[in-house]
Amino acid sequence: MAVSGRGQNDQNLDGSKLKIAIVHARWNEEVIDSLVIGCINRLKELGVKEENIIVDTVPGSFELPMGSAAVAVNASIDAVISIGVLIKGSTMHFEYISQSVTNQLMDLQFKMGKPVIFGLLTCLTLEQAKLRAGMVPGAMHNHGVDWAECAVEMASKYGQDFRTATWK
Ligand SMILES: Nc1c(NC[C@H](O)[C@H](O)[C@H](O)CO)[nH]c(=O)[nH]c1=O
Ligand SMILES: CC(=O)[C@@H](O)COP(=O)(O)O
Repeated sequence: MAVSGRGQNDQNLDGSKLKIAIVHARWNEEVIDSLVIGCINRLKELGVKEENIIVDTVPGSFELPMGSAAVAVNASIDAVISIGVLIKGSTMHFEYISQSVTNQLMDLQFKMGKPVIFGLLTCLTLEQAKLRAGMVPGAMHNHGVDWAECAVEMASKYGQDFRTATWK
């Protein structure tokens, strides 16, 4: 049960000037809700104003790239956090969605020139998902918190000025 985390932040995370979008799937909503609440609460702790946290939903994780792209085109959005929970069933459906969504979300940030945070849990069991969503007291933590910190760091470091300067 390894959660090494991304280590210490290398700068003060200040979200006070940022506008962050969360696009989340609705499948496995109990886990999704815990991840999204953890993410929103951490964004607020980092200074992101409530009115600058935009939340949108899509049916399932397969729709995350489309939903995230539709939000990312808005120039005022500094970063998109895409959240989904895939739980392995008895067919290869899980594998095909996991890989395709991962690839598309990675590509999206370069197409849009802004951070798209990978908030897709690809779990073999519901228990694995709950552990990573902070739903088991005293065990592991809520990855939604990590994704909020990642969004603020990346948007702060690679914000509009960086994009304007280097993505011509
Ligand atoms: N099984 C899970 C799904 N499946 C639904 C797909 O994501 C998609 O919405 C459908 O195939 C229509 O295009 N989605 C999840 O987010 N999590 C799952 O465990
Ligand atoms: C991730 C999925 O799509 C999966 O939960 C669907 O279950 P199954 O593979 O049994 O159809």
